[in-house]
Amino acid sequence: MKALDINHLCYSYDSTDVLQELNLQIEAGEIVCLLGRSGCGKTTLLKAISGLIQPDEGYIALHGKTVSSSKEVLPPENRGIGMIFQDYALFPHLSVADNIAFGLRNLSQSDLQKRVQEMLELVNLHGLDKRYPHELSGGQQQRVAIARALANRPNLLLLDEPFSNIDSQVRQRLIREIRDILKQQKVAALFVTHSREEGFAFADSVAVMHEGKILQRGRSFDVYNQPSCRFVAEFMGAGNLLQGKVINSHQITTPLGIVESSTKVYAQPETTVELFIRPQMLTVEKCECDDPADPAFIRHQQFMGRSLRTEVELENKLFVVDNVEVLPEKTPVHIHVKDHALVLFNEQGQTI
Ligand SMILES: Nc1ncnc2c1ncn2[C@@H]1O[C@H](COP(=O)(O)OP(=O)(O)OP(=O)(O)O)[C@@H](O)[C@H]1O
Repeated sequence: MKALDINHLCYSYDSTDVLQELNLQIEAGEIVCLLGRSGCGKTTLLKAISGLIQPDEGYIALHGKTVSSSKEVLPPENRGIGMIFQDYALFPHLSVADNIAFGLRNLSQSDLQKRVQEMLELVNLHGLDKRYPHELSGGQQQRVAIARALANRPNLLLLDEPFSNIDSQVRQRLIREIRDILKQQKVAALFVTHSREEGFAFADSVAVMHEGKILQRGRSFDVYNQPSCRFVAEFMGAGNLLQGKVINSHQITTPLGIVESSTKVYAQPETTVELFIRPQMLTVEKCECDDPADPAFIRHQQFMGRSLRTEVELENKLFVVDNVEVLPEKTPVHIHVKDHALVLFNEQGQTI
């Protein structure tokens, strides 16, 4: 049974359509990351799932039970949803233990203490139960928030930018740790972030949202490498757009010469297409002589750690290439395309 099942959800603020026929499903125990530009409707979707707003059309079901539709809305407190926010939202006047115990009802005093201790162990904060939020680091405060949310054994956890306020040095470790906790507890979660890297590290799959719709949903690796359209391709990371003309089922003429695809091209010969090539799928090779027939040259290089983000100019167009060799500006180069499954768009920007 699906932990979350959203079907054809529509919601408008006054006359502005914010959620438009939105569909999203999350399996039991699955962690999904919702990625999208500012204003695409992520917060509105979280509000709809948590029961703070009522949809105009469509429905939301949690573990098979409809909780929101245009006819009914189960109150937020009866949905069994845990929420984790960017600012931790802990009660400053309550100790760590009391923060965790806050939402636990119907438990005897001894069961309550047992559950709080269990949660403290789970999030690795054993011994800090008497501290107050201001006596903890950001990462520790977020762990308390996780412990508080999980103490209620939620059906679904919603996380809204939970790592944005965490120091970047601790962030990667915390993301991994919290992911492991959710997996251990088999809790399904929907995680909202602006950071693709956080999404890749934390979630099992990503859902790319744009103008109130989910454009593509899948494993990060697949969405990154096989985007459904130009918007998703560009949103998932940098790439080069090139005009091309199909020669046959594996070859395309482009400004970089004839490019081969390792997979079949589903377009008729002579069709005009747009290619999308990631920077790491291009290489540059230094030309030993100034060859006027190959006028590509280095415009700029930026050290990124593992590689150099290199801008190469070819016939007044800039290409972005990830390479490892330091090349001075104006060095003449050849650009090569590595053998891979090419991503091609039609005139409407949809993947062919
Ligand atoms: N209470 C409101 N009344 C009217 N319009 C609203 C209201 N809340 C949000 N909106 C509009 O709805 C759209 C979606 O907003 P929402 O907050 O869901 O976006 P978001 O994807 O969460 O953005 P961000 O990433 O910046 O938080 C925006 O155009 C916003 O201006």
